[in-house]
Amino acid sequence: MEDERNGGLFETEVGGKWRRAYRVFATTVLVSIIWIWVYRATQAPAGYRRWVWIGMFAAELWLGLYWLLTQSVRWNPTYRRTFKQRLSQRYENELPAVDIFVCTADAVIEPPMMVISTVLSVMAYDYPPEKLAVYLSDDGGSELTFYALTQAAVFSKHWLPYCRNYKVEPTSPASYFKSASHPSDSTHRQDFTVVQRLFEEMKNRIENVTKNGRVPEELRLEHQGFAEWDSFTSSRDHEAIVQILLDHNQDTEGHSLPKLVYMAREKRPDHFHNFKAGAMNALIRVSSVISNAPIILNVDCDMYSNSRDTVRDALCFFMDEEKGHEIAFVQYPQCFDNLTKNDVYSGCLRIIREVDFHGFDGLGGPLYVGTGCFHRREILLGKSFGDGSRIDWKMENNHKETTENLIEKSKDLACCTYEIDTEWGNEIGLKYGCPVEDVITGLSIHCRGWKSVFYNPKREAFLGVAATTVDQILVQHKRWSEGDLLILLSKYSPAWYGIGRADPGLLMGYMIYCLWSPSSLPTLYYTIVPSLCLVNGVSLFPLVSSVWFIPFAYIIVSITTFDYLEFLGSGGTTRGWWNDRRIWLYKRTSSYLFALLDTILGSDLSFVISSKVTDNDLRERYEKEMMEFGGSSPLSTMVVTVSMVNLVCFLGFVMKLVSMDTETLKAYYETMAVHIMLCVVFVVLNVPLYLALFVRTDKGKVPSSVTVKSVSFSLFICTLFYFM
Ligand SMILES: O=c1ccn([C@@H]2O[C@H](COP(=O)(O)OP(=O)(O)O[C@H]3O[C@H](CO)[C@@H](O)[C@H](O)[C@H]3O)[C@@H](O)[C@H]2O)c(=O)[nH]1
Ligand SMILES: [Mn+2]
Repeated sequence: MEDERNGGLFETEVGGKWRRAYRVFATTVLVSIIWIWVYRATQAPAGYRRWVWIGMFAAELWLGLYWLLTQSVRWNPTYRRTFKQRLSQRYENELPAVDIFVCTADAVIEPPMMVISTVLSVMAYDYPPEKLAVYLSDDGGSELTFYALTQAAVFSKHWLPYCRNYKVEPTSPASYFKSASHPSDSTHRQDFTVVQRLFEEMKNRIENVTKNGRVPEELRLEHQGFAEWDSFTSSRDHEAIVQILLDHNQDTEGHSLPKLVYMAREKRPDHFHNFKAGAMNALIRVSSVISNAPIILNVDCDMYSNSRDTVRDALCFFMDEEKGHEIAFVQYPQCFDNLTKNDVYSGCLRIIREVDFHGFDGLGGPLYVGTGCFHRREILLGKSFGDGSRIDWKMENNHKETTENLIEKSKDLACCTYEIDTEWGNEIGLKYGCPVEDVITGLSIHCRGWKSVFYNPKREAFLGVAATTVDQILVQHKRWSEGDLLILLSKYSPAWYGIGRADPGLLMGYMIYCLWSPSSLPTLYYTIVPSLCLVNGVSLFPLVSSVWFIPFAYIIVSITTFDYLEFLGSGGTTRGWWNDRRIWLYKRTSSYLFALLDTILGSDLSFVISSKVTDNDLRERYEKEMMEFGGSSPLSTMVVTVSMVNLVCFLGFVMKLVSMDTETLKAYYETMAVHIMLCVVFVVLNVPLYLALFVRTDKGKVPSSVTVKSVSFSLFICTLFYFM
């Protein structure tokens, strides 16, 4: 039994049952890594092989040190549990207000119907609605999205009571009606039918309008807010729009509804808008005059709420009497509702969620990763940890003004000149200048002395849309790895700025992500050079019979086994692990490499928004777990080229094999075992890609332009190396 009167609002468990055993294992791996370094340092051959050898040494040095960094998050895994009973017993009447920000930016790849389902889902939390305010920031400035939101405002009057009465989960109507079966209880069934009909009608209206691409005149008359679009030129050139759609109006049962606000900040072609960070900062300001809640939750427009308890869970951390005052933000994991069983694109981020972030939590707290994160408003505004860090939960909003005044004021706060000559984007609010505004902002908060908490409840708190093509996943990871590398080079670098300001273990953890992109080089070297050497018989590894072989064999076997077990232990499947390894390779040799090049060349900051729509044709293949290679970006060309180099080397090796007698074969194996293994593994890993290159005929196959380029590149590389 929970003792409700005593004890904290949350509990922390450090360790996990395997921690001791893991530490012993990690030590053996470290010994082997050093052993390999010694081998490289002392056994270098002469001649041109020396250079190839030095390359191997450099790669192994890097990968070994990188492995050391990854130990930080495996050292002290930490798990949290909350006591919502206690929260409500002690504080039910003093619960703080919460502002919820939903961000959208493009009505085409983020369909309005999806956006409002997310909005409705977060309106329906099990939380006093008069304390909730939901803001939709629309960087697309789309009247289609606005129209959808007006419809959602009306529908919420039915949806929220329904969710409350039947404790519905998930509270996203789109997701609920997709999977819910007709309830057996008869009143519930009646209500279900009514609400479902209202939902379908709304959906039809919205989808019709979206399909036509404009809101018809007669519908525009339904809401005076459409007048804002009269002066509208384009999504990149328009005035600030702020509309309060619900001001704690009543639902059909007379209960209050949350506030609901639409905001499209001003956009002008000659003002850089700083992507999501800019939107968040405008939201922070606009909400400060409208509701000014001390707690802020932010979600991306696809990340609907899947659990009614999330707000209360988060508050258990912030309001804990003993530790609450040190916690700046509570991050929930990013989970997805469109994953297939074996997760072909490894979109689930399984190890990040089940291993890395629990590790971070033991070191001072997880990174801020954008969506699914609760913040304390004053800390986002730049407050440092110190004496005054006990929070004033009643932080009243003293703007008792008319709605017109409020809206005028808000528009000023959302105009693009507002931030000129201010500290916004620098000392105040989310940081600018980095494609991962979230991570850099979280880091600066950690460096100001705050902690954060990772809460990973059994029932996922938020569910979003994961990538469904190779190109999408590569582009997303390019943005992430480029952003993380920029953090390393930024003012807030964990490699220098952070030292002395944050826990060294935590900084090591940050470094894992910051070094994603440079890690592409050693990985690329390892994926192609040993395979190339296989053909001309140049050995870069010790003889199978020598003692030097031991650390290589040990590392290969033990790390692979460990990786596999860790993946299964985190809830993955065997094929899921294999898919994860493939995507790992693709990200490392392509996304991360291009991120590195872009950073070195200093390309302009960009933010390619992830598409959240799939057409039926694609969805069918996705559900069959066929990889989608349809793109022709340099990113996928790179992936195909690397896989082709391995295939060509493998074929060259097979041809060589055929002409060998048993004696030569034995000697060859003795010297080339590791090369053979690496090449074979890469080839087997790439089988789905080869099928997409040479066998498949559907739209997901590799486009012929990419095939031509990649095949020629790879033949060129192999020939060049062969004659070297
Ligand atoms: O100019 C922009 C661009 C994007 N967004 C919104 O930002 C969110 C994230 O964009 P998405 O394309 O879905 O990127 P992801 O890679 O899936 O997002 C992760 O990574 C981003 C940083 O790269 C963070 O901003 C996100 O919160 C985090 O979920 C979406 O809601 C967008 O609508 C804006 O509001 N304005
Ligand atoms: Mn996203």
